Amino acid sequence: MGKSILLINGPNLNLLGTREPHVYGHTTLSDVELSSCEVAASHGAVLDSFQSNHEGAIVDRIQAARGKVDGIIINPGAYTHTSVAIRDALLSVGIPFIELHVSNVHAREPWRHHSYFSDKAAGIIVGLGVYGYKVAVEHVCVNFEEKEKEAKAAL
Ligand SMILES: O=C1C[C@@](O)(C(=O)O)C[C@@H](O)[C@@H]1O
Repeated sequence: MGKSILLINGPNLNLLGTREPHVYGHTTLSDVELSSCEVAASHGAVLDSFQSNHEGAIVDRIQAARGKVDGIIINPGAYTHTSVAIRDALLSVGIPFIELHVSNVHAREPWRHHSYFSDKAAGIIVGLGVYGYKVAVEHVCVNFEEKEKEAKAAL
């Protein structure tokens, strides 16, 4: 059966394309979600997208993914720097996740340098612009494929 990926975008990422375009670019979130879906489909995987400006809603979506999703790609937005609740939710469901930031947070204000997610992430993508989403999906899919090959070889 095809693998399932959940793409989560946190607060203000619904404004991608119009929000501080000098920092986040001109591509909209719908375009990002569509191209992420296409990359997943090209590998036979299914990608669901979720965006919320509310911490609790993100926690609820992560909890609902338990046992149903094989990998999560999350851009927690400003919650990156504040949210123990979202970190705990990711750890509770035990689904491997990639942390993603459109901008290079390490080249910005010092308080953006700390993340509640990085030490638990399977990988981190920072500063590649919205292209980072395609990279993340491609990586997750290739990783699934490699694990499947290894499992078959071990039989
Ligand atoms: O909302 C965001 C977006 C962001 O996660 C990024 O994608 O670069 C970086 C965060 O610091 C910021 O609060």
